[in-house]
Amino acid sequence: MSSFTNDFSLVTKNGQEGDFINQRNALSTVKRTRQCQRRKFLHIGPLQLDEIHKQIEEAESDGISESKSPPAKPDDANKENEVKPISKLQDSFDFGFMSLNTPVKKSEPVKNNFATPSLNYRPIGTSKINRNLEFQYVTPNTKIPPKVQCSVKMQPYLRTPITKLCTAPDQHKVESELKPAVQLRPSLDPTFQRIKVNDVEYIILNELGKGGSSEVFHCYNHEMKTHRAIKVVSLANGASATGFINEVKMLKALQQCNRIIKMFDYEIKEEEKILLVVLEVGGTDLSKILKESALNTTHMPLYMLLYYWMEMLYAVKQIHSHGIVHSDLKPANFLKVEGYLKLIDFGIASCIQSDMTSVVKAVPEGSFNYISPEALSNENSTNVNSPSYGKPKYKISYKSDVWSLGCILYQLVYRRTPFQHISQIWVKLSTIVNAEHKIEYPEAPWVPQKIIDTIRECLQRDVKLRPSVDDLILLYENMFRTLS
Ligand SMILES: Nc1ncnc2c1ncn2[C@@H]1O[C@H](COP(=O)(O)OP(=O)(O)OP(=O)(O)O)[C@@H](O)[C@H]1O
Repeated sequence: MSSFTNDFSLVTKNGQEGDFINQRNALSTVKRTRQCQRRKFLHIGPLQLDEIHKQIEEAESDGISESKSPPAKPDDANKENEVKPISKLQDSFDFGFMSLNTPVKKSEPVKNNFATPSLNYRPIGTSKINRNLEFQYVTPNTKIPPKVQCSVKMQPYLRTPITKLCTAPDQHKVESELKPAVQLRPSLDPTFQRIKVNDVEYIILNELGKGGSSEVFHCYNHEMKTHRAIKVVSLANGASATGFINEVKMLKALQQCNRIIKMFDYEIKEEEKILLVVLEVGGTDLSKILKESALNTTHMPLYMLLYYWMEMLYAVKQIHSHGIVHSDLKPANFLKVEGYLKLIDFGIASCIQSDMTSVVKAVPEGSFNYISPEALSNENSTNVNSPSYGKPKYKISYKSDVWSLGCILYQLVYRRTPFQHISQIWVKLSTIVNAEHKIEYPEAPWVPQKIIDTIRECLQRDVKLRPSVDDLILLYENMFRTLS
């Protein structure tokens, strides 16, 4: 079954990520660059260029192409063909809007001015871009006969053929429904990428983020009129596949918690080796907030610091009270959703049974800047019958999450994590476990001493000495109340 379908058409181009082509001039661009097309465009699908040119000429001779537009001045023409950047969407989510920089020239009718954002797909889970797989879609001029369509190269995990699905009347409907929430560019016949989860179809609006082996898209279902985030996870790598399936199980178990991202649906597509998870849409994650705040000349205001701290504590309390240790807490795993911080990633979380205080797990995948010392104290499995015999193991408990929270609080105050300045990974890891090593606490007059004391308590290498999340909530609720 096809999970992604598409009816983008006309030309493909080796473009830069985040660029798009002014659609209004797609026809004229093709015409002008006819001489160099074979060199410039990477791939044209089953319909040959000659056939496309024939169709374009037919459209032009009908008097419905760009020949009706007033002749453009040479400068204007260059400007119009300029590749322009798409605005960063991340910022706009805080306001619930998606701003799209549609280049609209005032003197011309809006109906011909639209461009589809470039979707530079590449195999997920790989950091290197394979240039041959990049392509850029240009939505066709509405007047081009519909048979001028061509297929495009597909990302390896999208194995099913691209087919035409969206019709112009459909599109009008979708657009009018989306307008209040999302400003789509005005268009008569834009075309969308679609994704299906358990036979429910969603239009992909844009990419929200990327993980180690996943991509998250902002999607819209126009029958239910709902916005969703769909996480597309590659299950090609056996080890991480287990982690993601574990994550879905955890999310399912935590659906009653208001500080955990809501999951609406999921589907494992075995043939395509992908997992699709339908989630509520969030805004910015805490790592992006921290990066932006690090650019400011002033420190994060105290009320904001306390707000993020309390939000993290509430979220972690919810998982701990369900017997779950996250074990990979880091700012990127906290997402801002309607004013709350919610936990989004449970890839390596573990359940602790009520009669146990810790669990032993395989080597961590989480970020080393937030990892607790006990998580790095290897204990090789000695059980010869165990499949993990001989492999390094580590012991985690609820207090491992407290250490990670301490690292995040440290970062909220000092704009870096306690071990971030150590660049060599093995030096960093041995410093984290080294009881002799004293963590630096530079003077921080912009926060109360209590906050620095809290960090010190959380970052104690002796697990038993660290406070629990409940202790921390008690300590801070009062301080937060007096400020708000
Ligand atoms: N529901 C959502 N709404 C909005 N953005 C999201 C949502 N889920 C994830 N994101 C964005 O996508 C990014 C990657 O998502 P996520 O952390 O779930 O992927 P991952 O593959 O599990 O990551 P990692 O490799 O760090 O474990 C997040 O940091 C966040 O910015």
